[in-house]
Amino acid sequence: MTEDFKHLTALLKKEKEEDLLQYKLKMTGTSFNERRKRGVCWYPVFLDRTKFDAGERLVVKVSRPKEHTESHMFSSGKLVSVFSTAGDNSESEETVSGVVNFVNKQEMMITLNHDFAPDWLRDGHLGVQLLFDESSYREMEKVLKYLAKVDSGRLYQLKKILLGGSEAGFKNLAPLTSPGLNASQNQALNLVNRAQDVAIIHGPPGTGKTTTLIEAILQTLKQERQTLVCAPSNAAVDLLVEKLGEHGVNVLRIGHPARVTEETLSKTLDVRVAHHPDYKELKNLKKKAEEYRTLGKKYKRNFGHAERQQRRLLLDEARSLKDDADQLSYYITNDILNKSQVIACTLVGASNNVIKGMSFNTVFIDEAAQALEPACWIPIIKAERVIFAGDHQQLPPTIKSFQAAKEGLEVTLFEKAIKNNRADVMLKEQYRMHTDIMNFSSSIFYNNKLVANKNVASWTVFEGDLAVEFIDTAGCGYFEQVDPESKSTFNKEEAELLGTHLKQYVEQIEAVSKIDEVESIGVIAPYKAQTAALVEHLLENKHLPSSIINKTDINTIDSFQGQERDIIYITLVRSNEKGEIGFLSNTRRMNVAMTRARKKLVVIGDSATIGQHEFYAAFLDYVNEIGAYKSAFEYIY
Ligand SMILES: Nc1ncnc2c1ncn2[C@@H]1O[C@H](COP(=O)(O)OP(=O)(O)OP(=O)(O)O)[C@@H](O)[C@H]1O
Repeated sequence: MTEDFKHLTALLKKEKEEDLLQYKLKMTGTSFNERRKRGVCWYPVFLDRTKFDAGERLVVKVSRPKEHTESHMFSSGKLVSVFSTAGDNSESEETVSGVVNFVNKQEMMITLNHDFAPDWLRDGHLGVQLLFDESSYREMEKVLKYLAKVDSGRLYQLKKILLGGSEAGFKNLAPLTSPGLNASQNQALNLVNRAQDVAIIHGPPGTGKTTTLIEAILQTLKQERQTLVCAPSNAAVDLLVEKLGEHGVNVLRIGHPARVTEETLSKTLDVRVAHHPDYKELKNLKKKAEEYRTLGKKYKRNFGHAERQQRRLLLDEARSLKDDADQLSYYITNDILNKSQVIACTLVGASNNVIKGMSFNTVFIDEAAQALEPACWIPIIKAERVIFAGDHQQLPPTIKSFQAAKEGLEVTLFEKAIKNNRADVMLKEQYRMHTDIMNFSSSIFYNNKLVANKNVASWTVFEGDLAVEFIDTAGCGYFEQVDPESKSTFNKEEAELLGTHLKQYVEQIEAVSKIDEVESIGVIAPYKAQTAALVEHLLENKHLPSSIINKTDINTIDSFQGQERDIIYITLVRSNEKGEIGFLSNTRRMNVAMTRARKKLVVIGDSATIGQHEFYAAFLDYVNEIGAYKSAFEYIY
């Protein structure tokens, strides 16, 4: 088993090297202009505003010139440096790091890792660029090193159970029934209740995984004073924090305030400390300590005995006040930690110093199928038992090194735990999709086990409408193209056909006065270049009425994970003579795309190209079987 962790450490090293290499390729030896074009730098930027957030951290708002409109890679939660140049386009020493709070096309809010605004911030010539964030690799490496050495005790047992070698244990308890849950959800709740080591909730799309997990956490809190709840992404953690808050649970969110949603901010340690009854005293102590220190430091080199003594007294007093402040700060933090029923953080966030040394009877890990194994172990080393929730038939973890992925990094601890134990329950009743939308996914990924709840089983946008349509572009000559800059694939004619179909479909819905009942439309493309082509065609060319545009999102598959829309369009893009389908062959990703639709799913693609892959061949059979096949010729002539 030690060897397993050593192998994992080697894979993680490869991944980090690849990540760093990609970063360096974008950053080193390039001018600000080039970096800007690559989307990793904004220069120059203007300082619009500085303020302190609710947790008293310094936040700056910057904007870039109107003519700088290139797409960029900044996003909320990314580590950046704010820098100043001497005006000659060279970087100076003046930099401060921070975390992106919010960013759009022109503006960015950054929470600085600095207590006060440095003077140079006001001098202009500012820029912002992405930094390589090593901290999560460091924490993952640390935990693997630790695990490789553990050869006895509870963690050793858990290692054997999760990775194979020992059986997971379950208590014999009288069954629980939660009235709000359906049969398979209650089964999952009972499994969690009885689990001594591990329980796994497998939640296919729309089956109420989050609902079940929240109920399981609430049940656990009836027996345990405190639990740790984690997920790989900040967004997933915040969703759980929000839902637990709605049930009146006292939740403490550990994590950088810039990385949490506005709603969750009040639950972060920073803000909770700032609202603690003893916080005023803490601030006073810190202020006084600083005053004494400043006074003491005023005495310069040449001074006599009396002054020397005075200086010593002042500095001693400053030190003693600082010690008092540190103690009070420690007390406040502990007081908040003690009163919290749930501590919530990302997997890597579980390495935070604030919860160092703490242990929990139960650790919950949501979206576990999207997490790298090393990251999962960070909270598990604090646990007596672990509850996983996720779906290994949806998006896998993001891995940059192809080699590391293939050599094993892509296999998640969630998958290993399912394989090595009989400790999982699959939720079977889904509350999102029309049966026709559900059935294909159910047959390919879930052994035909999914059933549609009666309220959604036959819903459509209007009476008589088909829930699924496949529009075949074979023979239309719509060939894919590659964007020379981004190397991403797009298919302009297919984007236009999508626009034509959507426009006609909207007219049909309007004709039966059902348009107000359509709340949301999603247009999904597997390639970024195709989303850009769609934005241009559908939105910027005003191809659709604004009432529809306001309800429509266009994006890649990953950004739709966890979400749903009344109507979903998917453009498959690939159309070539060789039958190459690139990462369309990642069928788990396509499972996510197809299962976002509630009432209508329209897939557009070239059957001659995609049909060479068995998954799409099965899809073509399926659409033929349910009478959902149409040719693009119906729309272009
Ligand atoms: N037992 C239930 N009875 C009625 N509605 C339910 C039940 N369980 C879940 N739902 C509803 O189904 C929808 C999906 O639930 P939830 O968000 O918990 O699903 P999920 O499995 O986490 O979804 P995702 O596909 O995003 O992973 C929600 O609208 C929820 O209210």
